[in-house]
Amino acid sequence: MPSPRVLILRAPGTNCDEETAFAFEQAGAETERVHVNRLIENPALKDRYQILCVPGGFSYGDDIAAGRILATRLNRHLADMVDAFVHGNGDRLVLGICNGMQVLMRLGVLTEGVGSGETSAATLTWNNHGRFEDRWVNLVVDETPCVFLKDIDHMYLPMAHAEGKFVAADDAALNSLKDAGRLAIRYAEGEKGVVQDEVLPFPANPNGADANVAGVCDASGRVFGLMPHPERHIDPTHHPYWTRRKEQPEFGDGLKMFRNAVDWFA
Ligand SMILES: NC(=O)CC[C@H](N)C(=O)O
Repeated sequence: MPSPRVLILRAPGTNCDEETAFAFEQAGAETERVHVNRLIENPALKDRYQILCVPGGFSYGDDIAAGRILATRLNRHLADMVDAFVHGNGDRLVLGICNGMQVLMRLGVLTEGVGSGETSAATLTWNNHGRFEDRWVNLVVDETPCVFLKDIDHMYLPMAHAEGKFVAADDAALNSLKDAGRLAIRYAEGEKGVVQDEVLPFPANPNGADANVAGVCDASGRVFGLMPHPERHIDPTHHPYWTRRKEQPEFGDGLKMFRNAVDWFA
């Protein structure tokens, strides 16, 4: 089976594209970093790729709201491309990391099928304390169809965002996402934390997210967005305490996510 090709989408202000490409390459994929303007000029480029990844950063300076302008450009000019990756024949994957998750949330693809359709089932808004927060967090994976999280229980990853608080429109929307395993990854207390619906206090839950949600997937599990950065923990030496550990694991926690994506095509 040839390696899947990943389209790493760039826009003005994207700043995690190289690290994300590197992580996918470590996992065995081929990657190309493509500016959104190149795709608008030539939408047929999309046919070269099996995975669409929207990486982290500050696209269009987070103006209006983080991810809003890039999502609007995709909606306005590249709706067919988004549809081909999200729906199509169901044979492609989509990953949004941090600013990428913000874009996917604004596009509505992560909460699709939930709620009335008139208003979004959920959104991402400012962290409770109103600041940018940049540090490591403990995460726990719920029972989920998410392709990227297969066989992962826990991860320790950096987070770095200002507008990462997940808020559901109402309890019905939250429960409907939860029951389908779509609240795929949650902030947790400690290394072996468990899934908890009750909002954990800061700092375990860094932004006050409903049900401690850190990432959401679509109903199929092929489309996934998360606020923490798996591409920043693919090597054991990325871990902040790596020099104090007696034994090193073979890989950093985040690498498995990229491997799961590549293996899905095998
Ligand atoms: N690391 C990122 O992708 C940052 C996301 C976004 N710019 C925010 O601050 O919320």
